Amino acid sequence: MKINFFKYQGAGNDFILIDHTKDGLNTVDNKLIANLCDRRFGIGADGLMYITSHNKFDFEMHYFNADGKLGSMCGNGGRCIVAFAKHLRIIDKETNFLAVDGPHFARISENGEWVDLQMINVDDVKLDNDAFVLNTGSPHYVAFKDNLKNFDVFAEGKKIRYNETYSKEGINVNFVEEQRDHLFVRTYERGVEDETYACGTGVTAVAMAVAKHKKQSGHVKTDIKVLGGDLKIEFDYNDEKFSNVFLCGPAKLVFEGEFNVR
Ligand SMILES: N[C@H](CCC[C@H](N)C(=O)O)C(=O)O
Repeated sequence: MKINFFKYQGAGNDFILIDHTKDGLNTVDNKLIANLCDRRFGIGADGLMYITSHNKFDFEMHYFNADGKLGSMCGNGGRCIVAFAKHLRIIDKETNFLAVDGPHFARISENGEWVDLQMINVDDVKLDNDAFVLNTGSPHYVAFKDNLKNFDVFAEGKKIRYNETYSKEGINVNFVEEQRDHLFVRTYERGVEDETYACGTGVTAVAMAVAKHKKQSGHVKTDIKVLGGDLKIEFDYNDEKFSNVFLCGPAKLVFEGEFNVR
């Protein structure tokens, strides 16, 4: 059987997308998903998503990490699936869709390549020594690091992700260095088990951790640079709660193809 797929990327966080709005999603083959995401033996991606129809929302997002397992919320994946839904003409300028962490609102640019995605409100930020730990749809650890350009994100991120506290559930590990007019962020991602070029829920968590650390409040706008490009975060913060949270950035169709399933 031939299955049609689309490859998207958002700031270098890349995904395989499959349209199940017409045939209905009934089976999930985790091994096949892992094989498709493999960069040597498959198409190659940080994750794979199914888009299905929903009777109360424009569509539903189903996100799997590159290891083939069902993931928690993926911010860049969310932005890419919105661009995909526009490409499929399911939506036009705005949408309300359902993801694993609940409903999401998003706005899409005219050319379909820039998406502002609303993320969940956050009011629980914990400390682990000097690091911040919070859930923005996925669990994140945020640590400040000087000379981040030359830091071994893979080795150090992996150590934290597999330490006694986090090994069972896993965590995404973000390192941030403050620059004059932006934050530079690098992330080790759970489920990919490697550094990725961008992590949307990760940079959202980083902007929140920095706002808390620097006691910023009111309407906070943060420019972020990651290995794969630029992202922007906006939210309202009142010292207790982050609300009206938006993750904004590019979401681009890279290519379309088909693969065989036996
Ligand atoms: N790349 C994603 C994060 C995926 C989350 C995943 N690594 C997990 O925690 O299960 C993002 O843009 O938010």
